[in-house]
Amino acid sequence: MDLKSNNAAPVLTDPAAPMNKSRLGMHSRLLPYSPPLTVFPPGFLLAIPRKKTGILDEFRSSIWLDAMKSSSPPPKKITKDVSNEYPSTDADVAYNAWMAKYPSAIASFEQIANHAKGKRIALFLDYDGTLSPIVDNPECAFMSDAMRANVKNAAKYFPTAIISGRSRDKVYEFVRLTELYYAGSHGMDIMGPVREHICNDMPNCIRSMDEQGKEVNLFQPAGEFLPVIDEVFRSLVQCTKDIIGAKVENNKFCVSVHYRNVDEESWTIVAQCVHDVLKDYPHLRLTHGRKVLEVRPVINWDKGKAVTFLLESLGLSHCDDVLPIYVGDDRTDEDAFKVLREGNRGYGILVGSAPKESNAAYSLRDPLEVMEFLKSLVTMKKSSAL
Ligand SMILES: O=P(O)(O)OC[C@H]1O[C@H](O[C@H]2O[C@H](CO)[C@@H](O)[C@H](O)[C@H]2O)[C@H](O)[C@@H](O)[C@@H]1O
Repeated sequence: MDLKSNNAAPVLTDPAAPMNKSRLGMHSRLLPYSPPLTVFPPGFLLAIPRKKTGILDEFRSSIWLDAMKSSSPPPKKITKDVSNEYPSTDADVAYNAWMAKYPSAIASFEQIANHAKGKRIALFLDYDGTLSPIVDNPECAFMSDAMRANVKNAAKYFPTAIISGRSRDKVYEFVRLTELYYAGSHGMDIMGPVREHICNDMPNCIRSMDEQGKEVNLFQPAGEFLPVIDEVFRSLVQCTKDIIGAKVENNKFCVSVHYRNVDEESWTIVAQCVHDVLKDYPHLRLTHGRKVLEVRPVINWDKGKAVTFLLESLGLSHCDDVLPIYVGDDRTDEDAFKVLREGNRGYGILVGSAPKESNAAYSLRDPLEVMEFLKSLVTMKKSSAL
């Protein structure tokens, strides 16, 4: 498959972007793996309408800018106790209405615990903004020792996986817990437990070994894109080098272009750069994260599919006694929330305090509350075992 073509049309917008205002972790030395030339099954490559022009036109540019601006709203500033009967501002009224729709997973813990009775919980955790607070420098998004201890403890009781937009190696370096499963690059790089039929049925799934010498299944559905992603990463570094504050991060099967530290007046320049580079790559698309433009292959794979894949790998699919819980803060986590909501399979929990529409069932304000929630799950499990 020709992954680069001059017949290509320009960059695609994230369908989720607003259209108007309105385990086994391996360390960085991943075993060498050259993916076979894949014949993707029908429907695996997403068909996305394109527009051929080298210039980010005004209309598209405003869509991009709206999406860029709304991508990471500041946390809600509480004017007073908004659970109070008499909220003081319109924002508080809106916040209360939002909280009624996405109640706190801590305040509603009894409800969650009732639903979990007799069920096996499987935990899926996003990293940035969920286990670690959002910080200006992506290289410094460390999780606290307390959070690490709580995640470690939770993994003693529930199968636990991290599903991140970062490269799998990078997120493992931050988390450093060998008892978890890891999916990097928005689920496009999964190291999971060995299950015979899984690798037989899926192209780009191979048997491999983790750093501890344990056999694992390594699933990299976008394996063929590796050279293209490298090339695009280098071009993006080159074209953004003069934009103060811009940072390009290679996440193996996707690339992040950060604009958190770029002056807002220069955001269009960042958008134009990304657009200019991507116009020659019809098999790459763009999605929006928190003050980050994410470039990724157009394959039909996302965090939701990664959850389904991991549940299958863990032998927890199609079981009535399994309750998957996914905790995440970002737009890309919505795919996982949706998968759990759709079959009434489990719960998505959105981390954040800025009201936004979501497929999640509950909410948590910030990583500190995520930690509290993990503690409560463990306490519940321990008491039910007594
Ligand atoms: O799926 P995730 O684990 O949430 O990863 C999504 C992106 O997270 C990181 O960027 C975000 O967090 C940074 C550190 O707090 C912050 O500086 C940046 O503005 C956020 O967008 C990571 O750097 C990206 O590569 C991930 O795709």
